[in-house]
Amino acid sequence: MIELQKVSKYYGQKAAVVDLSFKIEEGEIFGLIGTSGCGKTTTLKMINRLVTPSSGHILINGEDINSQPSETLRRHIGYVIQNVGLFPHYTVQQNIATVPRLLQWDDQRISERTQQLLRMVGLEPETFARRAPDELSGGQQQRVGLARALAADPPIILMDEPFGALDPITKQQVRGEVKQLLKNIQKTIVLVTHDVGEAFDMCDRLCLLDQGKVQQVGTPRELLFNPQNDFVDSFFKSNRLQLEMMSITTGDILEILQSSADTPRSFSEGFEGNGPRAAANDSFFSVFQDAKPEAHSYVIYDKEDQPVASVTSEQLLSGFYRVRHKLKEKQG
Ligand SMILES: Nc1ncnc2c1ncn2[C@@H]1O[C@H](COP(=O)(O)OP(=O)(O)OP(=O)(O)O)[C@@H](O)[C@H]1O
Repeated sequence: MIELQKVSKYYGQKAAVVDLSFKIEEGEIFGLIGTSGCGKTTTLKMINRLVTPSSGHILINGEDINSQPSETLRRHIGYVIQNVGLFPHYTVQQNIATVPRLLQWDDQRISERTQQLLRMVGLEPETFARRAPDELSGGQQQRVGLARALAADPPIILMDEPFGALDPITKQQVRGEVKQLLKNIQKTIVLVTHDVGEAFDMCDRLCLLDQGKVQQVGTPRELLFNPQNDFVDSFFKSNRLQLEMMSITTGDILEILQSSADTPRSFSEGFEGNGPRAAANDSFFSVFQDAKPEAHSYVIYDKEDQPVASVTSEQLLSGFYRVRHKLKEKQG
């Protein structure tokens, strides 16, 4: 849906990005990651024409982004940045209504949409709609920033370090909520982050940049277990185990356990276990992180939300190591 074709950007003699080519599919969350100064923000800003490429083409749905005025383009692309960039003299409601006003929606429609969005991002309209941005906490401002980006229902949302200014606890909470929200609204999202854990948590695919050049595009798991070069491999070194836990799901673990002698007790055999629930697409990390010390077994649910098997915590842990081993062997 978004396609970059040999896009380069030079500031004077200095290259910010060189020959970028990749496609971002409709409905996916696509992360741009890399070391500081590698060109993430420049790449994002070229998509909504805040920065003009020195060469190359950017297409959205097959059409060159230069084929329409930049204002028209930007109305179809939401933009969320660190520190939000809310207009300080506008109320929360007026901030959210910025693009709908430009689109000349009537007052009734704007008011309904604003209230709907505030509820969607977890802010009660009665309490928050008339406040000024500086009467909100950082996390609340971030939610308003997201509501503003979503206001005119754009198919694409660009997010530049959207959680960067939040403390770790608020960050985790807001990120969890936003992830849930994005799952339900099916947008194409391009997310810039320097937080690799965040990228693994949120993104379907990643593009890892170094010094303005693409090093690898792929799923988090592909980058982790099938790095295309030494840079990609070393980029994940410092938190590799955590990232492996994040990219291996309980479903993967169940599959490997079922194909071994240590088969977990299956619900189809009439066994009904109890214990905390884990969805097949939950990462091992999220299950492990929330694990209660007294939980000896977990009930794994499939995609249709049916319980499939009960797995002991020992089985879960040994299954994780086996999946990891298998993925590494493939790499070798
Ligand atoms: N307006 C500008 N004028 C000159 N150089 C610029 C400009 N904007 C960016 N650059 C340079 O282009 C390169 C890429 O910058 P960019 O902001 O895209 O990197 P980034 O990966 O987003 O970095 P960070 O993670 O530190 O925010 C850097 O070397 C930066 O100094």
